[in-house]
Amino acid sequence: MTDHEKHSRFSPRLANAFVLTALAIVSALLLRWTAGPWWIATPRPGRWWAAALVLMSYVGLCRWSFQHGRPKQRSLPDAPQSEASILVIYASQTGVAEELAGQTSELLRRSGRSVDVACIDSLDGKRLQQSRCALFIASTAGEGDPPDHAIEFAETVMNDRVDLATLKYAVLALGDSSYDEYCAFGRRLDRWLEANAAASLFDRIDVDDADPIALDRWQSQILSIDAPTWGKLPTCH
Ligand SMILES: Cc1cc2nc3c(=O)[nH]c(=O)nc-3n(C[C@H](O)[C@H](O)[C@H](O)COP(=O)(O)O)c2cc1C
Repeated sequence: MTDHEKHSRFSPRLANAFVLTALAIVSALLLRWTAGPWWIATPRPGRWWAAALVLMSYVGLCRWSFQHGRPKQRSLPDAPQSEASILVIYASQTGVAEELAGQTSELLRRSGRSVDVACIDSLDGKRLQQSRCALFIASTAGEGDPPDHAIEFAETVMNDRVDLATLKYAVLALGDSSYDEYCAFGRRLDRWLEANAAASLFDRIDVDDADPIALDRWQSQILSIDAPTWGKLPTCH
């Protein structure tokens, strides 16, 4: 049974049972009319009217059951995060960024902030527009490429213009300076956010091969994020 069926006053099952019962009653009544020997003849006008009445009642019942029994269109939960919560977003190839996202959210929660963690491939422009504060933790894979699960986001959302004027953000870019395209995806993400009018909370932090100094900087920066920084922004409808 779906959630809708559990909570609806008129479940489809109830409506079907009602229609079937009504049909059974009508059939029983009609059976009484054909009690004598069967004859093939044009029904008398009264029978036509009775049949029309039964048909119309059935159509009415179907309409009623369709209107009350069908699940209502449920809109997707666009912005599960509350106005004042921080959205921690990760893009990770081998798990480091994902782990850091978990640690970041834990740290923020322990300091009393409300946090949601999301994988970058679960986001779209609309969800970002509805967020007030987003922390991106993004690694670079291949030769300056996004992690595999972030490719679609990079190719669709990041190729679009999205008005992010109400979003405050920060980027932690993971990489390794031995690669030509150092922290390329995190940098590209940072440029895209800026180009779409999002306001950075602090400068992007590039992490070279899990550099602990850079990670400490990230930790102290995120702990200095103050809810009123984004709480006063206008509500997005
Ligand atoms: C196959 C491979 C390709 C990589 N390519 C790059 C790159 O082009 N630029 C870069 O800065 N770092 C690169 N890195 C380093 C990763 O970004 C870095 O190790 C990061 O911490 C991995 O985070 P993740 O586990 O969340 O993906 C590469 C690492 C691997 C294993």
